[in-house]
Amino acid sequence: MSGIQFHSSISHAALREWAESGTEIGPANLMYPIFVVENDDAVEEIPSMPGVKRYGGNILLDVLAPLVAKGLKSILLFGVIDKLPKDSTGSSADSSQNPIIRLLPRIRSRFPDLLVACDVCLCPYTDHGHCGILREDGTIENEASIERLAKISLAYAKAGANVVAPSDMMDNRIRAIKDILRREGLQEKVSVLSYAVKFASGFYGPFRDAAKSAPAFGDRSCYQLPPGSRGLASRAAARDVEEGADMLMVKPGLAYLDIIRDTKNQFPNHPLFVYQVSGEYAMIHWAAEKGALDLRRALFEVLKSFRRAGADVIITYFVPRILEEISKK
Ligand SMILES: NCc1[nH]cc(CCC(=O)O)c1CC(=O)O
Repeated sequence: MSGIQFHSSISHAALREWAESGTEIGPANLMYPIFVVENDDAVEEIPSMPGVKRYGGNILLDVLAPLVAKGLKSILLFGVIDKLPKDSTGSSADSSQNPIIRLLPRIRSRFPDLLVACDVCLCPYTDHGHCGILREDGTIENEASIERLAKISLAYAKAGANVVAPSDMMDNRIRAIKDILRREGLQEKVSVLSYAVKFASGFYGPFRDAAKSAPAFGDRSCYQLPPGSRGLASRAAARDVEEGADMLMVKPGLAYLDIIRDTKNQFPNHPLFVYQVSGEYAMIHWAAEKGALDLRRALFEVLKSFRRAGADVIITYFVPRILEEISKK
């Protein structure tokens, strides 16, 4: 007999686990994205993302307690506003009334060991719904945009964020954010997770519902990466590393496994995050609900593919479900 015999090497559960080593899904490999609204007592359903809700601060603290007890280690916060004004500069992003700014001190004192990251962007707060500041002709004014994003990052840092995560994709925002944190003496307390490799994707639809951040006109293809591009993805990651990004992200996940692997190979010493985005969540959720696939089995298969491709941390709306499954074992 020639060739490799597999049966003996995977005949025992422990052998199979060794065969999959490095692709474990534990609490340290998970970050939970959460939408936070202005009304502290609100719980709002999101029709395109069943099972995901927007929470007011009071409710969220209670929702988090059992998850933290199950091992939850990190969260990623998104602010969503209805009543606060939306304007051309996104002034509500860092006003004292912003739901994230109000929540941060409370979360930090209630869960001192939880790592709290804040998404930094203008789109939930601008009247036009774009991620930067626009000129009159509708084009992006990059310098003004990164100045605003740096100020917003500083406000979240001062309010208690451990990590700021700019998702806007303006040019050179990482340097602007690092500079302001350094000037304010916060560079050792607050790190920067860059949405470095973010594609202009058809999988963000449900999120724009959830965050009420759909652009009023045009799209984001002039500041997000074209889906077919590998070279731009690699250059985007390199630029952000050069500007001082502490951690990198590839987004979305499932359609970009090759890019995850490329990015990890290119920067093996930077923790790599992958964002399983809203459309990926919806896809698995609805397929399972219609009986087309087994949710637990398909979900863990996808999560393992992210880890196998090189992701250290997976940002996913399925975190509560995953923690539940892990704790059953
Ligand atoms: N800056 C916006 C932002 N931050 C995270 C997501 C998408 C997340 C998801 O789909 O779950 C988006 C949407 C976009 O770029 O249009």
